[in-house]
This record gives sequence, structure tokens and C-alpha cells, in this order.
Amino acid sequence: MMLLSVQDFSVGFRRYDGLLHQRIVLALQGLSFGLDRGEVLAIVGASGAGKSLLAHALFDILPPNAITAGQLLLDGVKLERSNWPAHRGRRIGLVPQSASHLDPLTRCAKQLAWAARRSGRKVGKAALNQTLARFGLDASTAHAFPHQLSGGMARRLMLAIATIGQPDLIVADEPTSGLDPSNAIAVLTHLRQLADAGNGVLLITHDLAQALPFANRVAILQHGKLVDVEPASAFSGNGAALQSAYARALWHSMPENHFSADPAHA
Ligand SMILES: Nc1ncnc2c1ncn2[C@@H]1O[C@H](COP(=O)(O)OP(=O)(O)OP(=O)(O)O)[C@@H](O)[C@H]1O
Ligand code: NI
Repeated sequence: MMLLSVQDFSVGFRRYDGLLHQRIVLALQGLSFGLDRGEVLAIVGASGAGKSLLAHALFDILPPNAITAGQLLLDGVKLERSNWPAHRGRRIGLVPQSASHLDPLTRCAKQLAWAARRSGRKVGKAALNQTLARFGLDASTAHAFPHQLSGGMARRLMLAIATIGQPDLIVADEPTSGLDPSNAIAVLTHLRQLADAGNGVLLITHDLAQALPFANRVAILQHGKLVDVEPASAFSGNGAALQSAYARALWHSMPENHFSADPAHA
């Protein structure tokens, strides 16, 4: 059974044209895909494609004016308003894109301890410190308030908060943004390890090149639609193994591929 199954899932927003006339604008349109345990599925797409909306839908934190259709299933059980609170932090961990998800008035260590408690697992002081250390955070960071952290430190704190409860599904929305290359690789390596340990990771990113070595499959989101899902291994050579023209164009457009300089593909 799939860990996560997204079935014909859509998110829309009401727009008012004039006083009485309203229409629904779809920001995610009929998404269907699955995510297995042991798998890192990268979701790539341009800004505004709907990546964060998908992450927020999986954590039930969509804006109140959003309307959804279709289904989200975790181990075959439908995610619903009634069972989400039991899943959040315990079965699903979210690394949000924005540090605004942190509580500005609470010291970092306390927010991490809250996350540990929410997970329902026994997390001792040693495990708390271990988690901080794993993401390169020390005692002084732990004592700080979120506004005292750099962007990269806040990102690493959000990673610690999302993973401390050992959730089965980790949804990481741009988890490496603002991190220097070595911290970025450390974070992606850790997410890969979590998948190898039997969890599922949804890795949301606009950076296909950075995600490829860590992903099993790549889903391409464009204007709210899933245009293609490809095995990560297909992004190699001249891209002949890629199924869609869109994926090939994406692959060929990556500067590191230098296609125009290759006489075989000129
Ligand atoms: N509260 C809202 N009301 C109306 N439209 C919204 C709302 N929130 C998001 N949208 C729309 O949904 C679309 C997708 O937004 P989303 O944040 O998911 O993009 P993204 O792929 O995460 O982009 P980025 O890479 O910049 O983070 C955007 O076009 C945005 O305008
Ligand atoms: Ni986003």
C-alpha cells in the first residue's frame, strides 16, 4: 500500500467578478500521484506553480478561502479534518517554506520541545540536543527567539521541528533555500537517509539539479497541473529516456548540460 496517495486533487479560490458574479480559479488541478515508503519524490516547478499549496494541503493549513476537491490518503486512510490533528507531527512532518510558520514569541528550544510532545513520542533531553546538533544548531541558537536567527538557521530549526517526531511522511518545501552548499547537501543527505529508513519524503524544490542525486522520481508541476512524473535516472545523457517533451526541455535547459556545445545534439 502506498504511504501517500493523492487522487484527483484540486485546490481553487473564489474570485469575485463584480458584485454578484463569482468564479472559482483552480490553483491545483486534478493532481494524482503516489509516494512509497523508501522514496524521495521531488516536486519541481516554477514559482507560482502550486508547490506550496500542495504542501499546505497535506498539512491541512490551506488558507481559509481555499476550496478543495479529490482525496489525500495516508496508508489508504482518507485525510480529513477529524484525523489531521492526530497525524500532524506524528505521521506527517512539514518543513514550511516560510519562517513565518515559527512562533515569534517562543524560544527555539521550546518550539522544538512542543513539536516533540505533539508527536506523542517519548523524546528526552538528549534526543532534543541530538536533533539540534544534526542540523548544526547549538545551545545558544536553542535559547534564541526566531527573529534572532539567520534565514539558514531558521530553515534548519524548521527541519528539526518537522523531523523530531519521526513522522512517516516528510513534506519539505524548499528545505535548502538560504543554505550554503555544504549545509544544503547535509540536509538533502539527511532526507535521503530518512527515506532509506522506510519513510516517504516529498521534496519540493525549484532546483532540479540539486534534487536529482537524492530523488527516486521527479514530478513536474506547471500552472497547477502535474505534467509529468519521471524516474530521476531518466535525467541523464541527452535525456532520451525522458517520456515527455516538457521534461526533456527542462533537462536540456539546465546550464550544466551545455547541449548547444555538444556536436552530437547540435
Ligand atoms: N490565499 C490565496 N488566495 C488566492 N490565491 C492564492 C492564495 N494562495 C496562493 N494562491 C495562488 O496559488 C498559486 C500557487 O501558489 P504557491 O505558493 O503554491 O506557489 P509555489 O509553486 O509554491 O511558488 P514558489 O516557488 O514561489 O514558492 C499562485 O498563483 C497564488 O497566486
Ligand atoms: Ni512555494
